[in-house]
Amino acid sequence: MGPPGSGKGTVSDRILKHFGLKHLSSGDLLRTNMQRRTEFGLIAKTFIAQGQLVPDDVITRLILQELKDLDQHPWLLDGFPRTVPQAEALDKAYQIDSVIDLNVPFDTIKQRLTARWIHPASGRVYNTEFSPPKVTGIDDLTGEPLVQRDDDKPETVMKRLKAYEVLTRPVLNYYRDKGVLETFSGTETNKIWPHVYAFLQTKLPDVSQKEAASQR
Ligand SMILES: Nc1nc2c(ncn2[C@@H]2O[C@H](COP(=O)(O)OP(=O)(O)O)[C@@H](O)[C@H]2O)c(=O)[nH]1
Ligand SMILES: Nc1ncnc2c1ncn2[C@@H]1O[C@H](COP(=O)(O)OP(=O)(O)O)[C@@H](O)[C@H]1O
Repeated sequence: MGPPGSGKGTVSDRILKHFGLKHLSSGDLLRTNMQRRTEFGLIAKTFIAQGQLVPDDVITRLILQELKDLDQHPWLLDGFPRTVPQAEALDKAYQIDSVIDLNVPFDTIKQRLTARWIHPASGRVYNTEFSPPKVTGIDDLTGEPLVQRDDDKPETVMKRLKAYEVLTRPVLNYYRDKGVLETFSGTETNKIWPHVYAFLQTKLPDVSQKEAASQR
């Protein structure tokens, strides 16, 4: 969990690399559905463009449907749940072991999101300052063009941060009360990551070949 732009996708990538979990990102899933113009995608589009959350029943159905396929593997959810009703629906279906909360100040986030570029087909994320592609505007692996997300416009970012305050912050209390919330605060992913890594090492074996936990 964490506000938009707090580094959920970036930290998720590192977690996958080290701990071999299956990853499900609600944002990536919604963007794939929008590109394919599925029923879910068409509903989601108007909400996302306005910086609003997609209705609980829509996103919950989508996520639970996907999780069925991952049933046999340990998984990492990124961007879901974002409201208390979503958290309650998830609890009915699965037991959540740990919730990682990235607590990054809003001022830091606003700067980051104007510099975010993505490769839509894979969900790969770049940042012109923090993690630039090898060639400006081009995905490292496919050579395809990068795009900026429509909802990363400054006015839409403000709406998303507001939605986070109102609807998502209560989810932190929900998990704190259950005793599974771990909060990591800071302004730089590279400083937050070693703490997340150390925490997860107490729960899961590191299956990566690499020794340096600080490397991407
Ligand atoms: N400047 C800076 N950018 C970062 C840092 N960590 C992540 N980013 C970038 O900030 C943007 C948001 O990160 P992302 O992982 O997509 O956040 P999410 O929206 O929570 O999934 C992306 O462009 C990242 O590359 C950091 O420590 N410093
Ligand atoms: N769990 C969710 N509930 C409702 N809407 C969601 C959820 N996850 C993603 N969305 C929608 O997709 C948009 C993009 O989500 P995401 O890619 O996770 O971006 P970010 O973390 O940068 O806000 C959100 O602004 C919201 O409209």
